[in-house]
Amino acid sequence: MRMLLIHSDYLEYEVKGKALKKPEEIKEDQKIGKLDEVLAVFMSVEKVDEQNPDEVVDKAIKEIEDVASQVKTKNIFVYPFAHLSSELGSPEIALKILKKIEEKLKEKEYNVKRAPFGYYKAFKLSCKGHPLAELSRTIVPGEAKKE
Ligand SMILES: NCC(=O)N[C@H]1[C@@H](O)[C@H](n2cnc3c(N)ncnc32)O[C@@H]1CO
Repeated sequence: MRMLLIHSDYLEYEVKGKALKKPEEIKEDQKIGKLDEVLAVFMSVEKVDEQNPDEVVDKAIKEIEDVASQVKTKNIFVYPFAHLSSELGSPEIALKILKKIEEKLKEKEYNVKRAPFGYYKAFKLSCKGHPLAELSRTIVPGEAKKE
């Protein structure tokens, strides 16, 4: 999994259209979303993650918690973003992984929003520009077999 983490004054999105034949089903009120004072986490789930999705979820949570505590925010935006890797995992598994990340962060008392999966979305972001405001992380399952 590839993650781009941006500490931002806000992130707002608006769904513009379907990017998959069968995108995630969403309610009307999910077509736009916004969080202020947020750690936006753009995530590309990769093929290698399919070897151990649960481990990837746990590793991603650890990285997100680490950065969130350093930038002192409890607001997290989980954002599916298929542009950080040329080895994308299947949409089915990617959605499962992102939903699990959202669920586990909520269990840990974070204020979490997840942008809809499988759509083209307009978004606005206001990066804070401090030294930890732009970070990237790469996560692979421990026993990832080298192809
Ligand atoms: N910017 C708009 C967009 O990226 N849209 C993407 C994601 O929402 C989602 N998606 C599909 N596969 C993946 C994956 N492996 N990891 C993350 N998201 C995925 O499906 C859309 C088309 O690829």
